[in-house]
Amino acid sequence: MSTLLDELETRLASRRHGDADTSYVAGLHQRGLNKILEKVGEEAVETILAARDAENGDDSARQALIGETADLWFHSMVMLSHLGLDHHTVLEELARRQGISGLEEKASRPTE
Ligand SMILES: N=c1c2ncn([C@@H]3O[C@H](COP(=O)(O)OP(=O)(O)OP(=O)(O)O)[C@@H](O)[C@H]3O)c2ncn1[C@@H]1O[C@H](COP(=O)(O)O)[C@@H](O)[C@H]1O
Repeated sequence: MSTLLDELETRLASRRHGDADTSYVAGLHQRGLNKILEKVGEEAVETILAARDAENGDDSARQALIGETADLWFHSMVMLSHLGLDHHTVLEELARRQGISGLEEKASRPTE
C-alpha cells in the first residue's frame, strides 16, 4: 500500500511544474496554495456529509464515503507536495505516536 502512495507521490512531484492543460495537479499548483487549501476544505466537508449518510446507509453510501475520503487524502497529498513535504513525514508522525494513548498524551501536555 505504501508503494501505491510512493508512486502517487512521484507522480505528484512530476506535475509540480507541469502543463495545466493536461494535468489537474499541475493546474492546482499553478492556482496556488489557497486554491489547494480550498479543495482540501471542500473535500473534508464532503467526507463529513458522506460519513453521515453512510452511518445508516447502504453499500452505495459507504462506497461514496470511500470515494470522498480518497479525494480528501489525495488533495492533502497535493497540499504537502506543494509545500515540499510528503506523506512519509505524516507516516513517521503516526509511527512516533504508535502505542501512545491519546488520553495520556493529552494529559501530559503543559497547561496553558
Ligand atoms: N488520485 C487522483 C485524483 N483523485 C481525484 N482527482 C481529481 O480531483 C478533482 C476533484 O473533483 P472536483 O469535482 O472537486 O474537482 P473540480 O470540480 O474539477 O475542481 P474545481 O474546478 O471545483 O476546483 C477531480 O478532477 C478528480 O478527477 C484526482 N486527480 C488525480 N489523481 C492522481 O494524480 C495523478 C496526476 O493527475 P493529473 O495531474 O491530472 O495528470 C493521477 O495519475 C492520479 O494518480
